[in-house]
Amino acid sequence: MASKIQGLSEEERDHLLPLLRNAQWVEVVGRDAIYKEFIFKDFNQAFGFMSRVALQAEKMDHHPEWFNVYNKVQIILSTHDCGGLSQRDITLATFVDQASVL
Ligand SMILES: C[C@H](O)[C@H](O)[C@H]1CNC2=NC(N)=NC(=O)C2=N1
Repeated sequence: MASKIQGLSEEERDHLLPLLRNAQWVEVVGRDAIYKEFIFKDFNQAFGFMSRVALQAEKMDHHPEWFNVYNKVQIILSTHDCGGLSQRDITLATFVDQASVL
């Protein structure tokens, strides 16, 4: 049994949330989670991106909530095991942003 995941502290939020906002992540209303929409040239580009994220998510054992139609991918990140944002969401968000520009 893995040890319980810690949510972000107030200090971590004060530091990290502005950085995420600068990268076009927004806070979900009514829920401790972050959201971002990605638009690609076509489905092939979108699915390539999703494949890269999927492999990383499995490695991290941390999985996005996401929705895809054609060239659009909408992603919500939150940590179910702590009921809100944790460092894992920040790490995955950073990976997702990098994977979106490959
Ligand atoms: C059992 C398994 O390790 C857990 O359920 C993992 C899987 N992926 C997960 N993904 C996300 N986003 N949050 C979690 O708390 C989480 N927990």
